[in-house]
This record gives sequence, C-alpha cells and structure tokens, in this order.
Amino acid sequence: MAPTTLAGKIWDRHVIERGDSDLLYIDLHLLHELTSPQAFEGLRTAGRAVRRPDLAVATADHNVPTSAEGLSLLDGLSARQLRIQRDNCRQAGIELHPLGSPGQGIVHVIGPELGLTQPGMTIVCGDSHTATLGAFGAIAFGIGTSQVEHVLATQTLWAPRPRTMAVTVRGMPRPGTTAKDLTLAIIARIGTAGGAGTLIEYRGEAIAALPMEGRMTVCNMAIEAGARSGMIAPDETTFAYLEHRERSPRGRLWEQALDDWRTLRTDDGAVFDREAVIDAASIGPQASWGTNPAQTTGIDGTVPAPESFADPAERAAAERALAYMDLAPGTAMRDIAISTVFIGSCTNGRLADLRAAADVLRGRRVAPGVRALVVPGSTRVKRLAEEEGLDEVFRAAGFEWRSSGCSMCVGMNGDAVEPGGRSASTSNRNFEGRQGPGARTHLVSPESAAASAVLGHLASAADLREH
Ligand SMILES: CC(C)[C@H](C(=O)O)[C@@H](O)C(=O)O
Ligand code: SF4
Repeated sequence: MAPTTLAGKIWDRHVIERGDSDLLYIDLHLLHELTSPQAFEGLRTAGRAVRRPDLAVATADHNVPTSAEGLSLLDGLSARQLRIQRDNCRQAGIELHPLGSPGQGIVHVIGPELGLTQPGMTIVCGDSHTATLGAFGAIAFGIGTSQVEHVLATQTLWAPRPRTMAVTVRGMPRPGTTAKDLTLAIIARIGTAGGAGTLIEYRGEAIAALPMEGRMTVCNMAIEAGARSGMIAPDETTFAYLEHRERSPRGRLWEQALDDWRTLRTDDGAVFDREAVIDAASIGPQASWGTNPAQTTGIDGTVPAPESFADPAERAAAERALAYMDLAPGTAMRDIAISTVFIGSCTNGRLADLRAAADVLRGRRVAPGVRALVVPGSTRVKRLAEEEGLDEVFRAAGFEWRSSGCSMCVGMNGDAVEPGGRSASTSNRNFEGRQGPGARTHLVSPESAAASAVLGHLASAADLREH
C-alpha cells in the first residue's frame, strides 16, 4: 500500500461512497444551542427522525450567562434557545448537558473530558473550533446548520476529501513558551490563509512534547490559519489522557482500541499537499497586535509599521488594524496598557490553563483599574479547580470567578469588553468587535494574561520575576 497520511487513513476508513465529495460516516456529533435549532426544525418539516441519537451529545455554551446576576437577567432570546434545545434533545433522545448540570461546558471542552473524543474518529459539530478535537488524532471539523441536519438524519455527511498540510515544529521553544504561543507563532508565520482548505497535521518535537491540553490549544486555532481542521497523531500522551475516562473503552476493548490507535500515524514517505517547517528555538511568549491572529509578534517585539509588509494587502490590513486598535507603529508590546483580562474559552479554559494562570497570580494582585475575569471551560473544570483552591487564588488576586461558558470570547452572552476597552484575552479571535462593540483584543496565553492583569500592560510571566 502506498504510504498514507494520518488524515488519509482515517478518511478512508469512513468513506461509504466516493465522488467529487465523499459520503462519510460520522462517529460523533456534538451539538450546541446556537447552530442546531434550525436543523431540528428542518427534520420536523421533512418528517424525519434522528437516526443515531446515541452518537450525538449536546450542551449549552455560547449564550449562557456566567454569573448569578447574568442568570437573573437571562434574556428572552437566550432562554428560548435553551428551552428549544432541551425540547429537541428530549424528543430525539439525545444526551444533553444543560445549563446548571455538572456536565455542562463549552462543547469542545466537554467531549475530551468525558472521553468521547477518541483517535481515529470522525467528529463534527456546528462550530468551527471543533478542530480542537483533532488533538486526539481524529478528523474533527465544523459544519454548517444544513449539514447538522444531514448528520442528524443520516449519521453521514457529503464532504470533499481534504487536502493535507504538515506543519512541523522542529526543536524546542524557549523556556516559558506555552502551546498558545506556539499556535500564535505558527499562524503569524504561515498567515490566516496559510492552511486554506487543508487539514493540518502538527508534528515535530515541540508538538510531541505537549500535554493533551496544549495539543488542543494548538489544534483549536488551525481554523485561524484558514484550515478545515488540525490534528496530531495519537501517542502515549493521548492514551494516558483517555485511559479511565467515563466513555473510554475498558478492559479488553481498551487493549483492542490501543492496538488500533497505535497504527494511526502518517507513514514514512507519505506526501502532503503542502508543508511548513518552523524552528521552535526562536519562539517565545507572543501577543497579537492587530485584528487577525496572524498579526502577532513576540512580547519582546514592537507594533510593526504597515510599510514593513511587502504584500499590499497585508500592508492595508495592518493600517486598518492599527487604526482600530489605536496603536502607533514602533510601540513596544509591553507598553500597551490594558483594561480587561479574560482567561477562558475553548482555546485556554481547561484545568491546566487555570492552574498555569493561578501559579502566576499566587500572592499577587490585579493592577488598579483592570477588570479581570476567569471563566472555566466547563462546569467540571470549575469543580476540579475549586477542589484544589484555584478559585481562592483568583479571587484573592482580584479576579471574578465565573461559571462555565463561551463568555467574553464571543461577547454575545452579557460578558463583553467595554466599548473602546482593551483586553488581554486567552481566546482565539481578535477581529473588530469580537469581544464587544469597539473592543480591542490582544490574544495571549493564560500565563501572559495573568501577568498582564498584575502589571496593567501586556506582559509575560517572566516579567513578574523582577516585580
Ligand atoms: C457560533 C459558532 C458558529 C462560532 C464558530 O463556528 O466558531 C463560534 O463558536 C465562534 O467561535 O465564533
Ligand atoms: S469559546 Fe469562543 S471560540 Fe470557543 S466555541 Fe465558544 S465562542 Fe467559539
């Protein structure tokens, strides 16, 4: 057999019928409240039932309030959306983790913690950041609402065989560099269209060294490089994470699964449609300065001058970004004062992220005038964090300790950056108005977000050592 990529192997296992698009079997369908109501409505109109309710799991994340105050203000539209979701799931017999339940959380966070997302699977969800789940060596991608309906009705999907891209991160980054810094640096290097239309496989020493949480952070942002999804070959780190999870196979089935999962890797000599090689040694803590994630530089760097971009489109984009961000070329990244800090989202809202931020904050205080929020990625993350006292560390530092949801990442649920405000945010998107009208977003790691909160300007954790 010809050498095959990891993506190719998983794809081929799931093809039912070949064509310009292939008909693909879907192993797991995740649902949230925002992109599924019309799909269920479509099914009803067509008089169809959900074919495999046992292969779907739903939760509420985008529109849920994250504070007691927010809960009391839950507006008509959101409340209605949550009610519709509950009714749809009940009628179809789909497992739902609703607001207020112990399994609730951001859809891309709960799948892994339950052990639902496993190597070799095809996983879809009506949400672009489904890419996160590729970290397990699965093909996981976002779909539109009409495709959600198709999957509900048939458990299959028509999709063109994706082109593939290898992003190899050679060597190890500088100490203090996180998975978020790696993924931002990769996008800065290859650009927001660098992975256009492809399925990116991340590999190399720096990727293999990451724990599952970091791998999820990396794959989460494949979308911001234009890719359909990201993935990482499963290895001992993956298996150790999955062993003993609630929905992981057990006993003899676990052994059988392992035998199979160990075959899930790109064969030597397999050809990718595109390749990028990045040297990790040059990468340290990053922060975005503009209005797309590729407009990023090292925290040691300065805001670039638009003229420094050779490409006219990039130059124009930089000009526009600097105007929106109210930044002057040549400004040191560390001199950018912030008003808001957001730690959370499907990029960086897992327990490991909260631990890393709390380690930076222990015994320190948020700078006067800075509003700081920490929003666990799931209710389970919240519970586990509280069990180890992280909530106390955040509260003592002056952070608001919230309940799980997408929160300020998307600014549509009552949590938003104030107009004209400037945030250090652990989320994944920084376009105009993403975190609220007029809000300016700087994408950073949890460690850097915590350090920025303490210093009142963009910073990395190392900056606090002299503090
Ligand atoms: C609402 C949803 C469709 C959207 C996505 O697909 O990513 C959201 O999660 C986002 O991050 O912008
Ligand atoms: S946390 Fe943000 S990026 Fe992730 S699913 Fe929610 S809105 Fe999308």
